Amino acid sequence: MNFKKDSLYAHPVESPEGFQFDSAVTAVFPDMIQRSVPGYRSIISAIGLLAGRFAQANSLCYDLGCSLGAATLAMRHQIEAHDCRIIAVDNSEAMIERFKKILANDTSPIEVETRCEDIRDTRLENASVVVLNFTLQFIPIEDRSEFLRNIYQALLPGGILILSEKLKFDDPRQQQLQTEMHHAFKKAQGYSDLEISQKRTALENVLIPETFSCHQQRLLKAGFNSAEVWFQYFNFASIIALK
Ligand SMILES: C[S@@+](CC[C@H](N)C(=O)[O-])C[C@H]1O[C@@H](n2cnc3c(N)ncnc32)[C@H](O)[C@@H]1O
Ligand SMILES: O=C(O)C(=O)C[C@]1(C(=O)O)C=C[C@@H](O)C=C1
Repeated sequence: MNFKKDSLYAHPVESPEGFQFDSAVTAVFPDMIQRSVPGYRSIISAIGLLAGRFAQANSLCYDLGCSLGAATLAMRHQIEAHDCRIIAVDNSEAMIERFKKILANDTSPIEVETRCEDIRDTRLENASVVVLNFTLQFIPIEDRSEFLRNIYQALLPGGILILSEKLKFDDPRQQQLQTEMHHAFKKAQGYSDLEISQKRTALENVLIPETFSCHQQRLLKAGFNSAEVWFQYFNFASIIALK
């Protein structure tokens, strides 16, 4: 599949619009996310490994906010449980259409169903693995608790939720340092100061990060037995929540 290098914010824009997962972002997405999220590739590989361990026979695995299905493909190649299906959901038509083409070139006995819909409306059931890889941060804060309660209810005993998010920090020095180090990471990946600052503006009020303790408390309140960070690289972390 042909993907372009991300240069969406390389030229000055007068008033950058709010960030959207439209066709322009879709066309550069693999490059964009890899150069923007420290540790992205490691997280994707580990999601595959975790699915290999947690996927149960005759159950469903959900990839919610799947974009181009990187987590789905990683899971698909690690799951050995019988009669396990993956349901991959995204409300960006551009992402889902592109993902369908990627899927057509990927062979595996594990069936994948793609759905273009809002993940808050997705009927969740009989789940052994649920993945929210950098997706919850785009859901309005007031909807997050109910959404996570629904995920918890849909999970089978022994089920897992893998929740990856950009984090915020209560301590202002940590907040500043981690933000600056994330920007240093982006610069090391070839983004210019202009690209970094224009994307930052575009993401304001669109990507809403919270602290780890806020995520942990919400997960425990939703019913999960435990919720811990298994990976963190600057202000990007991935959490395992167990039922
Ligand atoms: C950062 S991307 C996720 C990356 C992807 N999970 C991966 O591992 O490559 C966030 C995705 O969530 C989707 N999204 C955001 N809000 C959504 C919603 N309410 N319903 C469905 N998808 C949503 C966006 O369209 C976008 O594709
Ligand atoms: O916070 C940033 O600067 C980002 O670019 C992060 C982020 C994300 O976490 O989803 C935002 C949008 C793109 O999907 C890729 C990465």
